[in-house]
Amino acid sequence: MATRRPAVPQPETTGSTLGVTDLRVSVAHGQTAVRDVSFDIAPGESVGLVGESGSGKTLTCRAVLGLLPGGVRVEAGRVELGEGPTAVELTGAGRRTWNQVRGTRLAAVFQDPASYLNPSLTIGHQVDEQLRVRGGLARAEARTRTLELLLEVGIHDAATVYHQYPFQLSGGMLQRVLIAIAVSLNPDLLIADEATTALDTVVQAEILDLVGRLRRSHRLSLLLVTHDLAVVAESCDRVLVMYGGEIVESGPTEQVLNDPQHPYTQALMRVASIGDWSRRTLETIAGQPPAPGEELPGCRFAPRCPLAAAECTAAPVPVVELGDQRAARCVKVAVPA
Ligand SMILES: Nc1ncnc2c1ncn2[C@@H]1O[C@H](COP(=O)(O)OP(=O)(O)OP(=O)(O)O)[C@@H](O)[C@H]1O
Repeated sequence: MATRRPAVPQPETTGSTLGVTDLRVSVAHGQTAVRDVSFDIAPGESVGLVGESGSGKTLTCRAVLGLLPGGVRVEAGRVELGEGPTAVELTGAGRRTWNQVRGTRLAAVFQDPASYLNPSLTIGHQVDEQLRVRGGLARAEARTRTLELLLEVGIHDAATVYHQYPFQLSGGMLQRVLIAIAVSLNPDLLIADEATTALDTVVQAEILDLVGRLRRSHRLSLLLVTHDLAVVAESCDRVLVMYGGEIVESGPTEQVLNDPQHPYTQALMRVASIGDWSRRTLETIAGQPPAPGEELPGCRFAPRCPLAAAECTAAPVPVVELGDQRAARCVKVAVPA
């Protein structure tokens, strides 16, 4: 069983690596799938985005990365990378801007590493290529740096793996290679979208450990997307809980997990495997989430909420700021005096 560790390091408290404001994303036929999502990530901070399948986590990430599938659109909102003179507005950015920021300021790893590697090229070739084409390194320098990176991501026999093809490596090894490519140009922000979900529990813990180490050595900010609160507990300073396309609760991980304010977070906690890595088959919360585009008069969780009352469905529920960086979208939370 893996050892549990607190999320480290402590982030700087000022500055912004990523600012997302009132992001609204629509899918086919204009149905809204992500609703007015706002959050910030500070330099060096790791933020978990958690929620059930279909809650809008991946679309939020892909909107940030400019990688939305066809027919899916950002309808409103701002996505800003960095701040001050080097800030870049990403919503509506052109190809030139994306070429400047992808890999160098913003990088991502996803659930299925094999599909992001070319099966007919060696691992070394593919890491080298990123360093030569995007990083401007000469061939020999790129090779040296690739071997260093492979070692850094925990591939001990880097010289052998350099000459291997993707089909010769396990899922965990492929994810390490993808992480090496992601951090190779020292981005400010790494987005990991269910990057450990397909791996067995031991490898999952190793990869989370690796990402934590790279955060420190590369001074990375991290947006970690998962449906599993146990992963957030392990790796994140702060957590954003998503339900039905909205962020329904946010705050420092320890406080949210110890004292969840929103009934949806409370339900997620009841079915989470925190403290028990062997219990990986999650139970589910009874009922179905709203479909994209489904407009409800009030709280989107009300139809499944054991505490729902008339006031919950009377009008849209605003986010209530609770102090200490905490907020929840629930009419029943106590507003601080
Ligand atoms: N290309 C698409 N076309 C139509 N609907 C989509 C598309 N992509 C996502 N959706 C819908 O938008 C909603 C949000 O999807 P999203 O993939 O962001 O959820 P998620 O929280 O990441 O779920 P999962 O954990 O299963 O990946 C879902 O209802 C999904 O079916």
